[in-house]
Amino acid sequence: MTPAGRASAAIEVLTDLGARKRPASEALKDWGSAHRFAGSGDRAAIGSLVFDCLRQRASLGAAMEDDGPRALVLRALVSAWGMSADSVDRLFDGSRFAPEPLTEVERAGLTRVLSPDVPAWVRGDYPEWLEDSFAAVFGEDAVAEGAALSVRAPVDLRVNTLKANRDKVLKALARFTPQPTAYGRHGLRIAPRQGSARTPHVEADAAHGKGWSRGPGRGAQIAAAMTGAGPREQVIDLCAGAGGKTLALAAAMANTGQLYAYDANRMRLRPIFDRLRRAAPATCRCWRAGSTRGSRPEGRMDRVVIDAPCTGSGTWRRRPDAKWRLTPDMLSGRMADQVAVLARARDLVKPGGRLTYITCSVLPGENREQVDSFLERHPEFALKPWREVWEEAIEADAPASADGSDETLLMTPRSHGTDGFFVATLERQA
Ligand SMILES: C[S@@+](CC[C@H](N)C(=O)[O-])C[C@H]1O[C@@H](n2cnc3c(N)ncnc32)[C@H](O)[C@@H]1O
Repeated sequence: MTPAGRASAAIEVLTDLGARKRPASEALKDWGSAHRFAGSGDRAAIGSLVFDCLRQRASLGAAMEDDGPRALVLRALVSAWGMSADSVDRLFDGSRFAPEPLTEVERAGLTRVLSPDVPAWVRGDYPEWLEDSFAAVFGEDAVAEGAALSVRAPVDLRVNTLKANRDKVLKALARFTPQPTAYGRHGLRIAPRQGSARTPHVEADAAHGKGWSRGPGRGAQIAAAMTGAGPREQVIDLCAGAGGKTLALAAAMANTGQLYAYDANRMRLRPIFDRLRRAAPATCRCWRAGSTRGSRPEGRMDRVVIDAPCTGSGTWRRRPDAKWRLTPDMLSGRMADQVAVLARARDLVKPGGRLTYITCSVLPGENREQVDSFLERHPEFALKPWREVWEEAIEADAPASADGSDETLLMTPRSHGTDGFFVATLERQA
């Protein structure tokens, strides 16, 4: 396909998304099935353009004074892909497969500079109804934090230290120019590509899964380490899902003690059974929803980990369509789930034990406000300042929390180069 044909396709996919209100990945998949002639490079470029339009939908639309699919694609080619206004003008020439030529109004939009009077939510590309939440957490940095959540994310890899070391993997993947990550000895990062350049398909490399694998992002690794789980402990991962954090906990416990993985959703837990039995056969017990298989965990756990159900606002770089689909009702629903999980966790922690509350959200209602109301209901718990926890768990200097807090940690793409993650450590005093 020609670059102009790809632009037409992106407009088509965005039009379908607007009409049918569904995830971008589904719309792209359907487009691919209906256009079998498109090669993998075409699909990747079309997908990248659609996602770039969604990441910066508000600011692109404001610059064009039009937030329709064609206007978004036009402006994304300039603002996100770095094309000149003239080359975009030449691309849209109305020839076969190319979009119609530009109007004068569109031409003006390609070079319009956004006025500083444009509201923060538009410049920072987050939903208007979250303006107060962003201002409450980030203050004057709201626009910059929102903008950093509106660009492509890097690829994070984890070196398998049993089979390789970081230098070997750096050499093996040299063509992707990976860099060692900050805050850890076993991580590598491949910077996001720009424009139509494809995200490196690292899974296709022969050494994938042996010397290294695509890891949970750096933020998730830090959050797992900050649980402080260690050998011979009784630990429960209360929202285990497919087991991302559980595997990290099992490794930290060195196959000793007891690690329980629980999830309210039986289907989500399914992949975990085999993964954990292979990784930590002696340590791990899995509980399905509604069953604790005769164990009596109440008041016995050294560590309770809540990787809470949340809006995922910290992952908007990877799921930009989710940010515009999020509604106040969905946020309230997640917050009610969080209250329920916290209530369950409270009964499990032993006196002197620790509850780690984690979200991949930057919204205060899911983070600090949730923790504060838990502490009001349960004065037997106290917050442990996050720097103390960081220093016990992570071999790198602690960067400031993105919201300036000394008690809880908020990581963000802008402040830490991670997805958005919130970590609070609550110790049970009695
Ligand atoms: C953020 S996901 C967990 C991701 C997982 N820990 C990982 O690292 O891959 C949140 C999980 O919480 C589960 N969940 C929701 N409400 C729950 C509840 N009341 N009790 C336990 N789990 C719950 C959901 O089914 C979902 O799997």
